[in-house]
This record gives sequence, C-alpha cells and structure tokens, in this order.
Amino acid sequence: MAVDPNTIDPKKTLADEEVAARLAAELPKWKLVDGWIRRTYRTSSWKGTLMVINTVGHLAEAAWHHPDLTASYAWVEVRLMSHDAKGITERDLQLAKKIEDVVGWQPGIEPESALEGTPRSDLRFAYIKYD
Ligand SMILES: C[C@H](O)[C@H](O)[C@H]1CNC2=NC(N)=NC(=O)C2=N1
Repeated sequence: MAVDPNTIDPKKTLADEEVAARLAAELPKWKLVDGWIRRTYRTSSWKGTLMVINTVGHLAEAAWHHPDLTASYAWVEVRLMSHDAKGITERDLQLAKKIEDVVGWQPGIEPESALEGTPRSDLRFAYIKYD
C-alpha cells in the first residue's frame, strides 16, 4: 500500500537544521539546545509560576505528550523532546505551539477583544512577564 505523503508520522525525528528553521519561522521564542526545544516563561511571582506550570500540565495531559519542567520563584523552563523517538518530532512542535498560544494569550491587546486582559496598572495583579 502506498504511503500517504501528507500523513504526519509522530515518530519521525527532524534534523537539527530543520528544527532550527521551523522554530525561527513558527516559534521564534523557542530554541533548540542540547536536543530539546525549550522556552523560559518569566513571571512576577511563585503564584504566576505555578499557574503557568498548571496550564502546561493540562495541555500535556490533553495531548498525551509531556515536557520536562524546571522552575524557580519567578520563571519556568519548558523543555520538549520525544523520548520514544529520541529526538524532536512534530509532536514537540505542535505542543510547543499550543503552549505558546495559551500561555502567551493576551486578549487585552487583541483588536475587537471583549476581554480586558490582566491589568497592568496594579502590581497586585502582576502575573506573566510577556516578552
Ligand atoms: C506511555 C506513553 O504513551 C508514553 O510514555 C508517552 C507519553 N508522553 C511522552 N512525552 C514525551 N515528551 N515523549 C514521549 O515519548 C512520551 N511518551
């Protein structure tokens, strides 16, 4: 039977140069370092850090693809690779994109948004440090 060239193979690893090019085009804040695609989200406090971790946790569980996380008081690093394929696959890129979309969501700066977004005027509400 012929292989459909349009089907994504979840276990196919991408060459480093291809990963780097895809990140530059699609996920410019993510970098390939030591075999992982990674991104650090900075926050204003431990509570914000845990909110990011929980958000990533939900997305990973829904995807059934799980990043490694390293956290401190005001940052969390998200690191993705496909352990079973021993490399970077489309699964890593797709989950990274979802994380980037959801954690980076700022409805307050979107045109036509009915949502005001996290208030910036009051430090009590300081949360993710958008970069
Ligand atoms: C049994 C289960 O399907 C596997 O352990 C899945 C779950 N999450 C995973 N996450 C990641 N990052 N790589 C994997 O190979 C992987 N495998």
